[in-house]
Amino acid sequence: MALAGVRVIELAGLAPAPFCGMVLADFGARVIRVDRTRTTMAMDVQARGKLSVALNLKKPEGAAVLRKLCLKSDVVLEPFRKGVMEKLGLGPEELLKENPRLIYARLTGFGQSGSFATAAGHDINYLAMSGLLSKLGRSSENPYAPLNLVADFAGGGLLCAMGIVLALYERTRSGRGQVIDASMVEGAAYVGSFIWKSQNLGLWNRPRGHNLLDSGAPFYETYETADGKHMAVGAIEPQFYNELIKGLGLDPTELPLQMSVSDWPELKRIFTETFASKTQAEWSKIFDGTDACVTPVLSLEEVSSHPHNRERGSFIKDAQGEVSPRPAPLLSRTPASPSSSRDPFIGEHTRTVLAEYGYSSAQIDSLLSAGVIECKSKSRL
Ligand SMILES: C[C@H](CCC[C@@H](C)[C@H]1CC[C@H]2[C@@H]3[C@H](O)C[C@@H]4C[C@H](O)CC[C@]4(C)[C@H]3C[C@H](O)[C@]12C)C(=O)SCCNC(=O)CCNC(=O)[C@H](O)C(C)(C)COP(=O)(O)OP(=O)(O)OC[C@H]1O[C@@H](n2cnc3c(N)ncnc32)[C@H](O)[C@@H]1OP(=O)(O)O
Repeated sequence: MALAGVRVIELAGLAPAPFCGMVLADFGARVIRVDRTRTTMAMDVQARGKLSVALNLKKPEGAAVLRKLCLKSDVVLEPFRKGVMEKLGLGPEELLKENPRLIYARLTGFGQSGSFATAAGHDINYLAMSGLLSKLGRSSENPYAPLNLVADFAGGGLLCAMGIVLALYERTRSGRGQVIDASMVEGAAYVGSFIWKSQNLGLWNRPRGHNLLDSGAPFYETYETADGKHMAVGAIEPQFYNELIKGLGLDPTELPLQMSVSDWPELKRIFTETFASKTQAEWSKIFDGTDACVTPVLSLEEVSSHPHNRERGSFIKDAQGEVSPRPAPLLSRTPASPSSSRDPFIGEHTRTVLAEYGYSSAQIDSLLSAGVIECKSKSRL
């Protein structure tokens, strides 16, 4: 796999960093997640392919163990507030001095500088600070955050993974590591660059919820079907819009013009009424295979059995029977190969990993009895 041989130390955090670690593991990196001791349940539900070491970083011996792990690793990924790692004596200054090839990824909400740098926050806060949240949501409602997808995952974990891969690639020339300051505010905004860059196209000059792509346009919208499901319509271009009208069985001569913005509410009313007359399966039969840009809104339970997704194997089932998306993108020669084993228990691999990184059995036992590490297994939970 593309990242085979890359060794990552992921410090356990909430959603974004675990996603970043999972992406790296899916594409072949060896990801060792460092969990807190005296913790029963892992917060990481994106743990496939990872190993778990339970280590108390607040004990000096624990910090020393982490330094030793980073000495022989390529990447350290930390998900904490600015300054936390420095307080532990594990900041970039220390770790890069000991291992100049180390890539030190810092995934935060607000970045390593600025007045908000030490403030707590979650996806919705970062999305709000990015400017994008002001553009999201229907006109009759408050701005709406699409789950925690944009800041946590797209602008956070995924861009952080990209930063790590960029730094690994650069290191092949320079031989040197560097610090990645991954701010979710900036990552979300960067993912949304199109919104800034298209300001002069007239795409966003009406109030939120009245524009082409933000639920204003009737031909870029979702509609309820007779059986309470929904269809998604994205027929923007005239040739696709004509296919939509044809599939709906409407007479274009009796409709307002597609781009007559003042008629969009009336057009949306007509589409709403029409889509309500048939079931989702009936509309799919009409639109599947056409260029009308109309697709069924599938549930998480339905996606893997939809013919298109099934033919591609877009969703995978692990050894526990859990369905989830397969890694993307699909590389032709070195595709990802996500682990199908169960997620690790906290501390499950402490002994194995420490031995691999040069600790003797006696040293491990001593760290264990001092409460610096924990070695757990299923049988002892
Ligand atoms: C929208 C998302 C949030 C999604 C949250 C979901 C993932 C979770 C929501 C509900 C959870 C489930 C529920 O609680 C029920 C179960 C409970 C069970 O215990 C676990 C399983 C559950 C199913 C549980 C599972 C999941 O957790 C849920 C579903 C987001 O937006 S997430 C993005 C958040 N923001 C960031 O990541 C930006 C950067 N980070 C931060 O800004 C801060 O970390 C943050 C997030 C504000 C938290 O601040 P906090 O004060 O708590 O921490 P820090 O200031 O970062 O300091 C960390 C301290 O911890 C010490 N430490 C770390 N590792 C170790 C170690 N190995 N040993 C010892 N000590 C350690 C570190 O030294 C720091 O100590 P100090 O504070 O003293 O310096």
